Amino acid sequence: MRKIAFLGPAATFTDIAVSDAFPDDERIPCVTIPECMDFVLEGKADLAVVPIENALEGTVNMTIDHLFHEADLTIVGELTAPIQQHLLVHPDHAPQWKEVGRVLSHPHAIAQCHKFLNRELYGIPTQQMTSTAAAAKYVNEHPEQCIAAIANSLSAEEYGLVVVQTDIHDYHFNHTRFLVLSKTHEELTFPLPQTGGKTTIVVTLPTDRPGSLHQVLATFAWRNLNLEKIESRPLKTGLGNYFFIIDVAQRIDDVLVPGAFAEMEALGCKVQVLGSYYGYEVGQTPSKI
Ligand SMILES: O=C(O)C(=O)C[C@]1(C(=O)O)C=C[C@@H](O)C=C1
Repeated sequence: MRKIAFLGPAATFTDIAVSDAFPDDERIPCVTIPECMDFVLEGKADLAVVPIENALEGTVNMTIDHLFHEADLTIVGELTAPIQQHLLVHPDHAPQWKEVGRVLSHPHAIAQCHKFLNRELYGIPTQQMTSTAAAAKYVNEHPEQCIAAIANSLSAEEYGLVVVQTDIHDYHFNHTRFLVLSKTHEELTFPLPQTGGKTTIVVTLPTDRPGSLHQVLATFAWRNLNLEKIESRPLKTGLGNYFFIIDVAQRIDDVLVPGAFAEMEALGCKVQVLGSYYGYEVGQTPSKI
């Protein structure tokens, strides 16, 4: 049985993804995303599952930054889950949910529901919590406070709360991608619907040379290699210094992908492979309310 570190407590969206992909393994809840990765580095867990991108809110910067700057781990798989956000309150406060004094959740979940909050709970302060389930747990533990959590229906069940508004995320197509991280390069496969192969690399450009990003992109373009995502993040060495994280829409092959890497290196770029892996869909059965 493997130990899987995830952003806890029980019933986060990450927990749902982990339960689907690793039904027979031990789930180890962590308080933060960096802690999930550190657990693997320190041998307290075999794998970590961490959110990387949400369809409405974009990249989870904390994940990319910790992976690049602090945690020497390999991406061995990807899980994509549908995300349904609901408004949860303690049963004592259900009738007067419109009078809540605060709305608690993970910052990404709050951001996914801005239009709802603006429309239905205008001016009510939000409070960032370490996860959606942590918000639900807090609401459960403070029945004397008229407050609400943004979280999923499993959290409502787990923490004895009432769903007073369903599907409060601002756009219908709400999905989050999670990375499975390991200290080893073991290839992971799951009996789940597959979304395809992928290779994630980090490219650092040679200092301030005109056209270098164009040249990097050209190495993929003329080989007909499709890119799914490119994003820049600060190198944290000074203003204007960035690295690029690039998702190539296929696993490393024998010729084309290594050829693109060699060409980028010849251009003076530093190329690091974060992983070459398969993606899977999880949470396809809509959760009960
Ligand atoms: O708080 C949770 O439930 C999480 O699993 C974290 C997280 C995230 O960081 O993006 C995961 C999925 C949702 O997009 C909202 C929050």
